[in-house]
Formats: sequence, structure tokens, C-alpha cells
Amino acid sequence: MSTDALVVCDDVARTFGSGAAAVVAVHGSSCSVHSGARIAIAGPSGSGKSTLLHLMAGLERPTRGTVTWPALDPAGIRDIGVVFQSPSLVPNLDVRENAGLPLVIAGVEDPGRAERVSEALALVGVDDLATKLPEEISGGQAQRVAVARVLAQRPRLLLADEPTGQLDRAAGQRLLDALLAATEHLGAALVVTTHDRTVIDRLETRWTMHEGRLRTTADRTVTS
Ligand SMILES: Nc1ncnc2c1ncn2[C@@H]1O[C@H](COP(=O)(O)OP(=O)(O)OP(=O)(O)O)[C@@H](O)[C@H]1O
Repeated sequence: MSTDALVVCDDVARTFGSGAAAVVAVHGSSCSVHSGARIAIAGPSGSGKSTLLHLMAGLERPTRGTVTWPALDPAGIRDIGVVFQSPSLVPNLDVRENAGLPLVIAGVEDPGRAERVSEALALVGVDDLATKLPEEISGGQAQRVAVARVLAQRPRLLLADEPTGQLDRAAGQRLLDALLAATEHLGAALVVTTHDRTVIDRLETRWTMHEGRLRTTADRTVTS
């Protein structure tokens, strides 16, 4: 396996529960993600996409196999940003405060923090909403704020779990535009799990999950 990979999954498996109730969410699957990669992980509901993404993020431990982050230093798992299907903004904080919250928790001080938050909000086109509360913005805008919250951490690897799943087609396209532009600007790799054909068609690399098994494929030409 290449050592410049941001994440390497080597024969990983993840089982939930035990005995007769055990569910094998991911069977022995191997893959690696390098700088600049733009990968869609497609597959039906329940095929193990989210579990694989969580394994890549270090949010789940594999029951078999290993997940390593060769190009990230030991504390570098912080270089991984995760966007979930639901934005989960804090209701009583405004957009700017929500986007900056992980940096506050990490102890990043101003003016650096404010600069990073402003850059992230601008990258996803919600800088004009900075003083709005979550209840004052649309679902698509809230999801862009959730992306900004991750971008403000300047990740080298951005993992997005069905980020357009709750959005209509137009809002989903705008979110994807923002994700692509922002990861390019930051030089971050992007991995997106999705059912959405229009998302799949815009990423160079398409992997598929089926009943917990990952199939990786070569890069292809993006249609738009
Ligand atoms: N924490 C958990 N406890 C028990 N079973 C789980 C858990 N997480 C996932 N599973 C099971 O593992 C399997 C894979 O789930 P996963 O969420 O990874 O699939 P998915 O492809 O992301 O599905 P969707 O597209 O619907 O989000 C499913 O059968 C699911 O019920």
C-alpha cells in the first residue's frame, strides 16, 4: 500500500451486535484515498456506505482489519472533516458562531479563528447569512453552514455522508458545487456517500457498496 495515502482501509470489516442478532455492515473491504481524490461511494440503502465512511473517519473501530492514516501525523485525525446528512446546528448560536464552534473547542484563538470562519462561509456562499440563527435559514443553507463548520478546520480529507440526502435537486447541486470548489481551494480530498445520480456523475472516481462489500473502480471522465 502507498504510504502517501490519507487513509488506507486494509481488509476492514465491521459487525454490529453478536450471535443471531449480528449484522455485518462491512465485509472485508480494502481501499485507499490520496490527496486530490474525488470519490463517490454509491450503493443501496443499508449496503454499508455510512459504516465504511465512519471507519475511514476513525469514528468506528473495525472488528477486523486495519484503518490507517499514513500521510497524517498521529494527531492528524483532526485533519479529517466529516459532514453528516443532517446539519445539526446549535439553535441559539448564529451561523458564524456555529461555523466557528469546533475551533473554539479546539482552542483556536482570534484573529485566526475569525479569518478561518469567514473564509469557510465565503467558500460555500453563506457569508451573507453570518448573523442569522439556524431557524432563519433554509435546509440547504443550513447544510452549507455545516460544510463551512468542517472547512474552517481546514481538513485534508473531507468525508461527507449523503450530504444532499435531505435537499431538493437544485439545493443539492449548489451544495455539491460548494463542496467541489472548497475542497479544491483547500487542496483536500473528498469522499461522498450518495444515492444521488447527479452527485455520482460529477466525481471522477466511483466506488460501489453492495451488501457490505466495496468495489473500487478506476477514475473516469466527469460528464459536467
Ligand atoms: N450502530 C448500529 N447498530 C446496529 N446496526 C447498524 C448500526 N449501524 C449500521 N447498522 C446496520 O449496518 C448495515 C449498514 O448500515 P449503513 O448505515 O452503513 O448503510 P448505508 O449504505 O449507509 O445505508 P443508508 O444509505 O440508508 O444510509 C445496515 O443493516 C444497518 O442496519
